[in-house]
Amino acid sequence: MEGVLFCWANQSLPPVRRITVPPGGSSGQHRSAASMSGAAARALPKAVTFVTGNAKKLEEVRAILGSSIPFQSLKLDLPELQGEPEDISKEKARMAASQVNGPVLVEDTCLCFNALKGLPGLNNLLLAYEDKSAFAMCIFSLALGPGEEPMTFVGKTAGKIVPARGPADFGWDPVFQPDGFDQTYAEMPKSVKNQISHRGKALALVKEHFAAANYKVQNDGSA
Ligand SMILES: O=c1[nH]c(=O)c2ncn([C@@H]3O[C@H](COP(=O)(O)OP(=O)(O)OP(=O)(O)O)[C@@H](O)[C@H]3O)c2[nH]1
Ligand SMILES: [Mg+2]
Repeated sequence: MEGVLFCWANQSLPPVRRITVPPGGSSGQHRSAASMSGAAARALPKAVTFVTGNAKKLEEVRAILGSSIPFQSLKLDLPELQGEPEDISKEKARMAASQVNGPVLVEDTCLCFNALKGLPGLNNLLLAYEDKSAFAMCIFSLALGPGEEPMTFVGKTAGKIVPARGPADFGWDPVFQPDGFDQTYAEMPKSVKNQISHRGKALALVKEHFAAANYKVQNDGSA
């Protein structure tokens, strides 16, 4: 069974993005075959660049990764693509790797909810449908350089859409209440969100990958 979903993917565009996901796509987390294949240790010409135009994402990624993965950040306005979330994320990584000319990490995030028809805005959806279940999904893609096939790392957190509560400084955080909590993402302390969030789960897989791959960064002539 293939689910038809509507995703609130970017506020500067119409608020929903129609995607399809494979069976079982609305729960848990997985990583792609590429990331599970166990990369051999290899040298990277420079530290990974996390490419995003979103300061709030960067703040969370910094807090979650701490010093576990050395990275630099770069604000690039990459085109907003349409299609399957994993394909969007990979394509972002390909574009970023060729612009940076080195290893990059990017992410694509969406808030996804089942819908019956049309392309309703979120408020209309809240009023019109009984089923307010949703999931937040984050897909990180790591490309080790230009022309390299990106690896993907997926984190999902299930919850429901609720009337907005909490600070409104990050996208849809005020309207997403994760299952098992009585606070929205916006209301909960950042440390709690980062532990249970779509982004936190995806980055746990990224960390695992880096620990296993043992990349050697060769910058500034050291090493
Ligand atoms: O409430 C939120 N909690 C989150 O945890 C979260 N993560 C992303 N977003 C929003 O969802 C859209 C994704 O679009 P997106 O993945 O293309 O990101 P972006 O275009 O802002 O940055 P980037 O593509 O340069 O990295 C953008 O409107 C982001 O603000 C979030 N909203
Ligand atoms: Mg974007």
